[in-house]
Amino acid sequence: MAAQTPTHDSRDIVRLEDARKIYVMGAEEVRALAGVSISFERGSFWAIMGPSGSGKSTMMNVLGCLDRLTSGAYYLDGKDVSQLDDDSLSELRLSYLGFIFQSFNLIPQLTVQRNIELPLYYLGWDAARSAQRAKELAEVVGLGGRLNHRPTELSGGQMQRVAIARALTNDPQIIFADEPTGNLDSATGEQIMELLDNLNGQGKTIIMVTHEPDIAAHARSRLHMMDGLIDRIETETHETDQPHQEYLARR
Ligand SMILES: Nc1ncnc2c1ncn2[C@@H]1O[C@H](COP(=O)(O)OP(=O)(O)OP(=O)(O)O)[C@@H](O)[C@H]1O
Repeated sequence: MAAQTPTHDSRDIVRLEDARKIYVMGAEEVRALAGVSISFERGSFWAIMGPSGSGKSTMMNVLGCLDRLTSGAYYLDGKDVSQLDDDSLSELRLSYLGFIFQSFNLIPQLTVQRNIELPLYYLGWDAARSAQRAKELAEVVGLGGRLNHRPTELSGGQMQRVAIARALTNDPQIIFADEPTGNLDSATGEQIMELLDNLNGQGKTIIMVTHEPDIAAHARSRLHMMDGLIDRIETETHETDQPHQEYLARR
């Protein structure tokens, strides 16, 4: 990775500077991100909100190292990752980031245990150690008794718990959650959010895209997007929110 920037605030785990993502569609340019500058503090919990087409997924994909900016800079834990190639980005995702999706993205042919273990296989862990880790994480998400089940034998909430366990295998610094309760009824969704609340309480940074105000209320900060820009930010007052307040003051 590139050298650390001199202006980096070590509390920031994520920082975008004039981030732009432009899609060229024939003669037309779509500015999915139109110049976004923002920092997220380590251990924070953010909800990214906004109408359809406002740039939420684009923002999430860039922050999750699934896509690259057209211009601007992205500092992940102080290191500029905006120019990294595909292999380096995938290595970063595997070792540093966790992902939870609306559709769970489990492999139907694999048991709960094998689904949870999958990232560890790519990280080169041996079978015994991976199995142990998968068992521990299944316990953490309340699925210790379901290790040999397949996804089709689970409820939606249980499938999302498996996906959360899988996202935790590499002990990620940041968990990205894309509409994590979108396919769940509200009671089950609340249970999943409690799990995310607990993980945030243990120090994990969580960045979540959601349309639902009740779900967004679990986050300590809410970023509203509009036309590829930050429309407004709501943040709960807390002494560690200083950088966000400073950001607001600078706008
Ligand atoms: N691969 C792509 N090629 C061209 N345009 C794209 C591409 N991906 C996104 N866009 C455009 O960029 C803009 C932002 O899209 P994005 O998916 O980030 O919005 P969103 O806020 O996540 O929307 P939704 O809530 O509907 O998922 C939209 O105008 C979209 O049409």
